[in-house]
Amino acid sequence: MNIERVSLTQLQIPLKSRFETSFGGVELKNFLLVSVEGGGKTGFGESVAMPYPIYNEETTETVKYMLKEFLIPIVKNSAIQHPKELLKAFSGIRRNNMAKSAIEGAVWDLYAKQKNISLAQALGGTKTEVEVGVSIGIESSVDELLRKVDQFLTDGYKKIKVKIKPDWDIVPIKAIRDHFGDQVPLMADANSAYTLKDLDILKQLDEFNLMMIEQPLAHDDIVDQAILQSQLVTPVCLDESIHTLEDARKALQLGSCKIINIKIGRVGGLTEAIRIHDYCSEQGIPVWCGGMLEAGVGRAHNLAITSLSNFVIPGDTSPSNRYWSEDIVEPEISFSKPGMITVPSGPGIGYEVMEERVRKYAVNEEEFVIA
Ligand SMILES: O=C(O)CCC(=O)C1=CC=C[C@@H](O)[C@@H]1C(=O)O
Ligand SMILES: [Mg+2]
Repeated sequence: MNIERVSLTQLQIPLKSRFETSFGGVELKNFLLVSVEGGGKTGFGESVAMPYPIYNEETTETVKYMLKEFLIPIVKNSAIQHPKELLKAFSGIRRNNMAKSAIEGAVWDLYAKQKNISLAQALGGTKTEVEVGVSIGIESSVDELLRKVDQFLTDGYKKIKVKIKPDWDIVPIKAIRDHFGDQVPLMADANSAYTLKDLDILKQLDEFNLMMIEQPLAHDDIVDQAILQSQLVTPVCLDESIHTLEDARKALQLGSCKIINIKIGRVGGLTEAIRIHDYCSEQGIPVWCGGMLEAGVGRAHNLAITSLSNFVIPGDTSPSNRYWSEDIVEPEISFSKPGMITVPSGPGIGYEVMEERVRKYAVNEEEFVIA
């Protein structure tokens, strides 16, 4: 592959409103945009690390450091022919998956653009449109939560995911079921807020016919989660606990979950995401694409991976206007019809990155010459 130059641009874009989870809130998206140039084309990737190590151990600054000190030099020295080769090229570096994913994604986009095919096609995607769900943070009151659910259902979202934590679990879930009935596709995400001591509460959630409960127990656990799954009717879905195909294999072997949320950044990039997807498909385990409050570039990558056939549950791939007053891509990502987004068919991610908007939100930029 022809790779001539890499740039890292740090952007700060305010969210439309604060997003609250069991581990804290986000108001400002502070992230890195990676661009990789070669042969007159530019590929883009987005780092999904948060500014603080609250979702996982990575941060915007650790991603920048890993890219500068280790990953960009590896790209420079490995003369890869295909983006898939980066998984092996990066394998000597432990973890730091969001850093790996940010540049790997940009190289995949560049590859697809150089071949003049869509990123979805390059990844082996088959769907032309995808079903979209929405993730709702921990709200200030039950009334506010119900108001939001009502709005998102009216918009056509195909899955409602509600963040829960101890003392904000049965009450909000029951309120949604009482108000909107049993047919609403509803799930809860605990972001690791519980332990097996909370078994009684978690078992009570079985009453509400949830599609799944996401990451109920510790971010680094698959053993207790297997005990929990054996006691619950509701499927457990793992998010934070799965970083690799091997993690997925072990979790499924132990019975720790029945569904996996694949986040490209968490698993170190698109190549590993495809491997996990394919393995789950063989095992009859459904997957869906989680979100990390991405701006347009990350969102476009999520749409491309969701076009693979075993992404059978609506993902957290909401349109740009869920979080942004102004996205950095054109056209803005939007519903093609209620609750559906068309997978772009143009080259690469299929959205144009708007240079002047990147400039508007950029706080710093660095360039690296590769060849
Ligand atoms: O991008 C989205 O819409 C999903 C938002 C969301 O649920 C999450 C974003 C970032 C970290 C977590 O809180 C989380 C999740 O765990 O899935
Ligand atoms: Mg989650």
